[in-house]
This record gives sequence, C-alpha cells and structure tokens, in this order.
Amino acid sequence: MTDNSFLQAANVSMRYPGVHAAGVNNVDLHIKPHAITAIVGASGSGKTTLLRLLYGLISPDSGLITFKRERIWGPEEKLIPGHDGMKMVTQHTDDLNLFAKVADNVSILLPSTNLKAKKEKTEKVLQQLNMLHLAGKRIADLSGGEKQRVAIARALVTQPEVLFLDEPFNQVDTSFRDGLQRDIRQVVKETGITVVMVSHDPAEVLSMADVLVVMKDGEIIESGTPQELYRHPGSLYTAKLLGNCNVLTAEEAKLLHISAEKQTVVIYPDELTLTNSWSHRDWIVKEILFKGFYEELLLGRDGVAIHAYNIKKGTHHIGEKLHVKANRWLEY
Ligand SMILES: Nc1ncnc2c1ncn2[C@@H]1O[C@H](COP(=O)(O)OP(=O)(O)OP(=O)(O)O)[C@@H](O)[C@H]1O
Repeated sequence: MTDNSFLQAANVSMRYPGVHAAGVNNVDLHIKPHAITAIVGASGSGKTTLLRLLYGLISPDSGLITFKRERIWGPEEKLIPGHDGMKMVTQHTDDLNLFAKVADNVSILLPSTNLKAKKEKTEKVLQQLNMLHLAGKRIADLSGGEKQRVAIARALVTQPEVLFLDEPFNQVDTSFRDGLQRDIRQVVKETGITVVMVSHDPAEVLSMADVLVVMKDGEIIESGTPQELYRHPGSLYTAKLLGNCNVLTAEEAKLLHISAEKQTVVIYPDELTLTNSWSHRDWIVKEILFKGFYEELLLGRDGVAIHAYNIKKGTHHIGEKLHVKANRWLEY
C-alpha cells in the first residue's frame, strides 16, 4: 500500500454557509501512515475545518476525501458522524463521566464479552499513557492535564487506525505537555497508529511531528518535515509561524552587514552571534529577558530593534555595546 491510498483529500473545498471566505479551499493532502502530521497555521486558517472534514464530521462542498480508497461519509450519511476506524480528541473533555473512575471511563468503550481482555486492554493503554496509577481515581479528582490524558486513552483503547487531536495540549501546562507529547510519540512507535493533530503553536509541535502541513486562509501553502520547514521556510508566513524570528527590511539588514537581494530579511535569534571583544560594537543591549535556561537580549541600533539568545546567562548587561553577526538569514 502506498502512502497515497491511506487518508487523503483531493481538491477539497468547503465554505461555511453565509460566511465569505471561510473554511478550506482546494486542499490536496496525503496523510502519511504510522506518523504524526501536525496541521499548523494562524488562527482561522482552516485547521480545525480540515480535521473535521478528514474525520467526516462535516462534508466537503467539492472534492473527495478517502480513507484506504473509500470515500469518507459525511454526517448526513451516517447515524453517528465520524469514521469508525478513527477517533478524535479535542481540548474539551466533557464526554468523560466525572463520577466514574479513570479505568471505567476508558473501558466503557470495549465490549463486555471478554472481561479479562477488557481489563488487560484498559490497563495497557493506561500504562502507555503513564497513568496506570490513576486507574482508581474519579475523573472529578483529576487535573485538567490528567483529564486530557484520559480522553486520549479512551480514544486509543478501541485501537483506531487514525487519531485526530485538535489542540489537545491547550489546557495542559508546559511541564505536563512535554511528557504527554513524548508519550504520544511512543504510542505511535509501539502501535503504528497514525496521528493527525492541529496546533496554533507550531513551535510546540516541532519536536513532536514527523510532517508539518502549513495552512493559510483555508489553503495548504507548504508541507515538509519540521527540520526542512524550519531551515528553509518557503514563505515569510511560515518563517514567522515556526520561530520567533527577526524580520527586517533589506535596508535595515545592512546594519548587520547583510546585502540582501530581496525586500525582506528573516533571521532566527539563534543565528545571531554576539561578541563584546570586537572593535565594531555598534548594537546596544536595551533589555535582557530571563527565559529560564537562556536569556533573550533586545538590541537596538539606529532605531532598528532585533532580539538574540544568550545561553551563557549573566554575561551581558543593559547599555553594553556588542558586535552582532548574522550566521544565516532568509530572504523574501
Ligand atoms: N461553524 C462555523 N460557522 C461559520 N464559520 C466558521 C465556523 N467554523 C469556523 N468558521 C470560520 O472558518 C474559518 C476557519 O476556521 P477554523 O476553525 O477551521 O480555523 P482554525 O485554523 O482551526 O482556527 P483556530 O486556530 O482559531 O482554532 C475561520 O474564518 C472561521 O471563522
């Protein structure tokens, strides 16, 4: 089976009734099986709409969505909308039974014909998501992040082929988020499930996704591995989306000794080297922001502001003059 016969959208468009230019437009997409695809884009770019189309929660106005060469049925064609071989988890965990235990919330989706198998499957999925120790707790007594894990465990227990995650980490604090992302990666490795997720914060999924799909105004504008897109974003939109970059005009970039051929120059802050030993120290440190394991320095020169990172904390001070060298930049 080639990748193309797994989950795909061909020339799919969908407009919400009465809303001008909202929805998705001419989308072509092949989802890679056994991998994590993250759909990223600015707010309102059509990410959730695309996810709901792929799952069959809404129908396209035109174009075709297929899963293993079969057309995905829309909500008007099915009693229970959504494809049987897929599951979707959103940031809302409302369908969990607050007063039932974690294990019961997960196992309820399994048939009761073989109670031993039901128990084993439930325990396995709780183990995979590192929450076996919470099996006997009531949902009402869990944190938001833990509830999110239960919702994912519940989706996984029936062994769907595709798991859709719509902003699943929104309610989860950063420390919890990293662990959940690692566990989901591990589940993909162990079970071969395919994950398609939506995130409004691409930086958070750079380390998690195998493939990034970038959406803008309802269209897919580019896709690739996180490494490819981060290093060679095809547009200013993608560059801004993936990193907290410096965006300068070609004229401003001359202050960094860059002679650009195009109008706009993009420099990621980690591509700037700061030195205080050179003679040409023409940038002034305006602000130093503590960021935990690194500092973010705001620098100014002739009315132009840039930001750079410093991992050797405490080596610079406000008002200090520095030489700034751009090691790599992109032009648009
Ligand atoms: N039910 C709806 N009725 C009308 N318009 C809608 C509806 N849902 C979404 N839209 C519009 O369609 C466009 C795409 O919305 P969608 O929710 O898919 O974007 P998104 O990229 O997921 O955004 P966000 O990151 O803010 O969740 C937006 O302009 C949105 O306002």
